[in-house]
Amino acid sequence: MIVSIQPSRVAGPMYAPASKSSMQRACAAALLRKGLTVLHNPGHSNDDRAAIDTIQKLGAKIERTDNSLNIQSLGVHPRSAEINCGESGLGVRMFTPIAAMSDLPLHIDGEGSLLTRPLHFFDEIFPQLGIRITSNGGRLPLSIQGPLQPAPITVDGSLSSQFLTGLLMAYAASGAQDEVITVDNLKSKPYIDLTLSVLKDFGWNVTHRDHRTFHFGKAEAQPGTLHYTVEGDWSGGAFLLVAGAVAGNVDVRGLDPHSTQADKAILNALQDSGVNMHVSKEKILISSQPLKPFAFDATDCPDLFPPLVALAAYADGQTIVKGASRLAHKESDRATTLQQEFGKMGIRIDVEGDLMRIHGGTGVKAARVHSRHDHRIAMACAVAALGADGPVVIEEAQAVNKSYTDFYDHLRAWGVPVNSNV
Ligand SMILES: O=C(O)C1=C[C@@H](OP(=O)(O)O)[C@@H](O)[C@H](O)C1
Ligand SMILES: C=C(OP(=O)(O)O)C(=O)O
Repeated sequence: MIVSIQPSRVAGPMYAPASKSSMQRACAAALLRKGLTVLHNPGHSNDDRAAIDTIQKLGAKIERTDNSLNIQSLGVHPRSAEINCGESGLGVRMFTPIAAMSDLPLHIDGEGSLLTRPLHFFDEIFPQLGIRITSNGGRLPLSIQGPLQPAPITVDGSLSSQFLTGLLMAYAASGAQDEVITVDNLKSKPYIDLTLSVLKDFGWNVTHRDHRTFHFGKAEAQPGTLHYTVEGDWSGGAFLLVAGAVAGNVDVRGLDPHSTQADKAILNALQDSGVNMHVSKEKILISSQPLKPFAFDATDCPDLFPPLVALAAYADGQTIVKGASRLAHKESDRATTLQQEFGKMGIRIDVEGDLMRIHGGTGVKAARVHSRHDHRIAMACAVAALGADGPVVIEEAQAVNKSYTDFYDHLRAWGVPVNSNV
């Protein structure tokens, strides 16, 4: 799909979409919990759909109602030997240890960019947990056979927190009270806080010392039906907030200021850029005014790079964002794709080791850009287009479906002329 965005002001209210990080974790927890879970505000992005499909294949029964999913489960009892995680990094890294709780041989695959994302972590760790694994040189597809037997292990958390999320869930649900997971050099720490908060809401107590050692407490039985509401998405919401900062007068709703989501940190960057903003429990009011360059450390919230670059493009001077080395293995090599696609719009970006320097305030130019099949690159270009000197055309714009299916419709509802053709 090709989408053309006309420069435009944005105005009015908007609800952030459901968070795929919250939704996928809730699906996993509902599978692991024995009983009926009702998920309210479920997401419908491609990653969410892949999670729903995965838990069905691993044994959950799902019934959809208007705005909820009824998930009935007896734990992990695979109904299919083939699991497909779509393009979701979290999906494959979280559900593989969970699937390995079963003693059946399982084949795990995915699509698109997921086929090239690193999974060698499992080749190293699974043999220590009694799981047989063969992979395609540390990539998909994987063949595994459990059952996972929790044991004290030390893992490397520097590539991604997602492997640890999967292990924490599988250990907690296996009742691993005597085992400790030790993690070296953990990155994306708030994502682990989100995992622990979802586990807690489902009755599993997992504690940690400085995000270094993780301990499993006694599970609290949660009798009856458990109701769980999927959080609004700070990662997708960050694009809405930046749209307001560069071209608008908007209020964004459905984002919990007390969430543990990593990307809530967008508020700090917006504050430092000098934007007009008022944050309350109900909504975030934000309107544009001349923006200042800022310095920001995105090591633990790497998904903020694309919206931060769109924001920095409109800040008058050089903005520095730390953590660029965390971007190499996302849906695209995001430091490079941001540099190249924003370069087409006349915004210079230098990548200096772990630092990204964005030269803002030089004017965003009309251009033809490409999403590189990366949802956050498409959304960053679309938001940057709002104050450009002419239309920005985005190729492979449907990439947004990975996390934020309604993104272009939401821009249209704010008054942005968005034309699309397939
Ligand atoms: O756990 C999660 O929901 C995620 C963790 C982060 O990955 P890393 O831990 O690999 O940084 C983030 O980039 C990804 O989009 C979602
Ligand atoms: C990297 C992302 O997701 P995942 O790793 O779950 O595919 C993302 O949403 O930007």
